[in-house]
Amino acid sequence: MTGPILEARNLCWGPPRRPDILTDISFAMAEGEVMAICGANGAGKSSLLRLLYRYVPPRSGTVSLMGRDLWLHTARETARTVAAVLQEQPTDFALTARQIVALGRLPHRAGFASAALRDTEVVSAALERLDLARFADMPFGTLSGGEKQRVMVARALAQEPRVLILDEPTNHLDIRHQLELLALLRGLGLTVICTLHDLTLAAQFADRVLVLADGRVLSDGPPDLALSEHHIATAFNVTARVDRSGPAPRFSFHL
Ligand SMILES: Nc1ncnc2c1ncn2[C@@H]1O[C@H](COP(=O)(O)OP(=O)(O)OP(=O)(O)O)[C@@H](O)[C@H]1O
Repeated sequence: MTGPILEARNLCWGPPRRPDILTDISFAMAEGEVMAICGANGAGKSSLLRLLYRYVPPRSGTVSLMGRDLWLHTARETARTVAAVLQEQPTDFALTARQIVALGRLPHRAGFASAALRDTEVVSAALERLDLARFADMPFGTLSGGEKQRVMVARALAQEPRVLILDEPTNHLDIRHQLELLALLRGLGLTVICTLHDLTLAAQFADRVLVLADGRVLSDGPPDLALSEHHIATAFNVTARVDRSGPAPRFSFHL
């Protein structure tokens, strides 16, 4: 396809009877692009993601998926194209990791047909990719925080989406699994939108960084431009230094 796969146009949103929390947010994602969303606590990152995966409609403005308003797609159609990995996790702790990952196949199932062979294969492949094969048949509730997080990413991959939206996916992950997850996300060839608190990871991993401040786009562009000392200082209310002399930028912050 030639146009953007996902486009936000002049999005505004706020909770019912409250002022806007997100104001006039616009950006377009080309297929395969990887974008990190950064910003201070309360800047509106999770709220923006909720508009993008069709959980809440914007107050004004539109989100288009493959050129069509997201709210003209059914929830099921959207789920075949867009998968989300959120901070909240399932509470059905008795399900095994494999059963949770298999939930990702639901949008692709016709009626109540039992799981097809292909579903089983896709689920096993997703478990393998997230290094979860040995946990596959364990109850989700017994897994560590990081293992649970990887199960949620595997579930999203089992959905075979074209757009993957992740809210702080590196939370709970040790350093190796953080790097592995971000390398995996980059290597999928999917359109990825991901909130990240770690600016070093954002700069290493994303083609593009969108910095939100007080619900508005403060900067949007390649990491070197979007994560300038000035933008970081404004967004986080700190003094920032960025050392770009090495292979990856090094950030330091002071009050
Ligand atoms: N449904 C809601 N009702 C009332 N206030 C809300 C609602 N959703 C979000 N907010 C408020 O909107 C602001 C933005 O919240 P949001 O969770 O989007 O921030 P965030 O950038 O993801 O923050 P964090 O980095 O802490 O996760 C916060 O002040 C939050 O309290």
